[in-house]
This record gives sequence, C-alpha cells and structure tokens, in this order.
Amino acid sequence: MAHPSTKIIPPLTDELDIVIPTIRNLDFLEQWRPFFEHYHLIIVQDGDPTKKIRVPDGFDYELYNRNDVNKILGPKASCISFKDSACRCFGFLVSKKKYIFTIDDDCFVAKDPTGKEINALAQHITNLLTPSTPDFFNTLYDPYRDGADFVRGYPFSLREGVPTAISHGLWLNIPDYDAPTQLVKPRERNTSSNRYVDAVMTIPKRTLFPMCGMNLGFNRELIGPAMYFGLMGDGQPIGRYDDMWAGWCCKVICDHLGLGVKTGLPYLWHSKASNPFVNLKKEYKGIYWQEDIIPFFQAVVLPKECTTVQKCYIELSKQVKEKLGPMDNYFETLADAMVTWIEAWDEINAQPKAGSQPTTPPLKKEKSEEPKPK
Ligand SMILES: O=c1ccn([C@@H]2O[C@H](COP(=O)(O)OP(=O)(O)O[C@H]3OC[C@H](O)[C@H](O)[C@H]3O)[C@@H](O)[C@H]2O)c(=O)[nH]1
Ligand SMILES: [Mn+2]
Repeated sequence: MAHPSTKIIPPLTDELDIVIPTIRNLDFLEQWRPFFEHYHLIIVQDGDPTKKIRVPDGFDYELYNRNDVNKILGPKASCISFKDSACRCFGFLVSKKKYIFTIDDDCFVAKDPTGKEINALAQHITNLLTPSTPDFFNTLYDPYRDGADFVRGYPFSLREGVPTAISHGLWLNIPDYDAPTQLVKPRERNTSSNRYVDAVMTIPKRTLFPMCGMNLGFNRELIGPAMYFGLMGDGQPIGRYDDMWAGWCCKVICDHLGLGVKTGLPYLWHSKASNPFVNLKKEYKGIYWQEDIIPFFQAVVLPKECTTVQKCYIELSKQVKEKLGPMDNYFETLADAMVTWIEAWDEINAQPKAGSQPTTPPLKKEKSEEPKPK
C-alpha cells in the first residue's frame, strides 16, 4: 500500500526547499522519500568538489560544490565556511522559496511512542504556519495544537500570538551533545520510550537557546538574512558553533522584530555520533568564548530604526566587532563576514523591478532519474 503521505500532495510543496549539507553521501534520502519526494532539494556538497555525490533517483534538486560557491559568489564566497556543516547556509542564500527545512545526512525517520513514523517536515510546516507566544508563557505549551488551548489567566490581548520564524526540532538516539558531555556519556541514547516529549513550545522573549541545525525549519522571508552560520571549519579557530551563532543572532533579531521561535516536536533519528575527540578540538574555544558571547547577546539592544532583518544584522555585526573583537580578532573577521553575507544575500536575492525580466531561474537545477518501479 502506498505510504499515506504519497496519496495527497503535502503542503507548501512549491514554497519550501530542503537544504542538506553533505560531506558523505545521500543514502539517507531513501528513508525520507515518502515525505520529501514532492519537495525541491538544495544539496550543498562540502569538501572535495571533484568527488561525485550521487542523488538517489526521483528527486528534484540543485547541487552546489565549492567550485559553484566560488563561481556564484566570487570574492564574497569568503563568508561561506569550508569543511564544516556551516556551508549549509549557502543553500539558504540561493533558495528562491519562502520556507526552508534543513537536515543532516545522518538523520533518519524516527518513530513516536506508538511506533508511527514521524513526518518531521509536516510538523515543522505546522509549527511555522501557526503563531508563537513569546510574550507570555502558556503552561499547556503550544495553544494552537489540537487538544490544547490558552490556560486560564492567559491575557486575551496576547492570544493572537506573533508570526513564527523558526521551528527547532529534536533528536532521538544520539542527542546533540557537546564533546565534553559526549565523552562522559558515550552510551547515552534517547529512545521514544524514555525521552520522547510530546510538546511544542515557544521560547520566551529575551531568552536565548542553543539552536541545532540538524532538524530545523524557518521562514526565509521573515528571518533568512540572519540565518548565517558564520566562519567555521577550515582555516578557522572554531567549529560546531555554526548553528549556535546563527541561533543567537536570529533570536535577538526575532525578539526585536516581534517574531517567534518554537522548539520541541518533531523528532528525527540521529544515527551518527561524530568523534568526540575531533569535536573537542573544534569546539573548545567556543566552550570558553561562549561564557562571554552569551552575556553579549543578552545585552544586545537594537535601535528602533532597525526595521528589517538586514538592518538588524548589520547593526549586530558592528556590536560584535566592537564588543567581542577585543576578546579575539576572530570576531572582527566574523563581523566583516556577517556584512559580506548580507551583501551576498541582497545581491543574490535582489527583488526584480516590477515589469522586469522574470526572476532568475535556480542557479543549478538538476533532476535525478525517475525512481525505478519496485
Ligand atoms: O566538514 C563537514 C562535516 C559535516 N558536514 C555535514 O554536516 C552535517 C553534520 O555533520 P555530522 O553529523 O558529522 O556532525 P554532528 O556532530 O552530528 O552535527 C552537529 O554538529 C555540527 C553541526 O552543527 C550539525 O548541524 C550538528 O548536528 C552532515 O550532513 C555532514 O555531512 C559537512 O558538510 N562538512
Ligand atoms: Mn550527525
């Protein structure tokens, strides 16, 4: 019997791109096929551009390697990381869609406690299409879910909520721990019987959170320009803080612009535990620096003239340079890269003038063969 999801066309098929960073392979897509096959993929191939990455048959996709990044962005390619999952933000840059779902290539379909396969993409879409409640915490969690509502004492003036910019999903099996935690808890596994929490909640205003990029949805039109994953990996003093940096920048901008961030469902199954010793080498400066980075973001005030994400982000880059630059000149370089990113974003996503040529087609569109009948 056809998978239930293939009987109906899922929502947002023409308004959402799935962005996948990969330095390995895309075999994991076979398991997601019933949920992903109607959507367009943007694959960002990291590492050796001469390596051929095979896309399983039947997917509509664009694939970009480092040569493509350099060709498309020219000197601005310097802001796109190499040899780090941070490269995924190039996919956010070149997408033409309103929504993005990004997933790692070692993430698979999880099952809920009843044993039912979780359509993570559908849950992210639901999270993104329903409002958030950052201004007042609802103790029954997401009031817009079936079977929930605002509890007694929740101000009626706030029940309309605010637009949701980000949907942050979670992980069964291998949790997204930092290296020190991974080292002391090498066998810790989240299973649907012991760690499945059936909740979606809005992260309250003026509260930061550690955004993980492996199971993440966002509204590109609301917050896309702030989804820069920083300078990580090759040639950089830090790695595995790509998504954290993006999340901290996004959250202060969402708070300033009155947008919401949700976390919780959906879960996916994270299969690979990356090497904790390698991770420690990548992360250790971040573990030390974040004791100053977090107070910086907690104290960020954006002027009321910052009415767009780009203006907020440029202002943030100035404050990063001024206040974090003295800690390490990496932050001066990062602040410059934040400006380069916005320049690249505005160049690639320049709105066509009314009546001008149709929007530029995807920069590198390909389609794999039709899937062979089983
Ligand atoms: O140099 C690289 C390394 C990896 N990738 C791709 O990024 C995805 C995550 O890689 P991996 O699963 O090996 O790392 P994790 O430790 O599980 O990932 C967490 O930490 C790093 C990131 O923030 C990530 O989002 C977190 O989940 C995967 O698709 C690799 O193929 C790469 O492109 N370049
Ligand atoms: Mn992983």
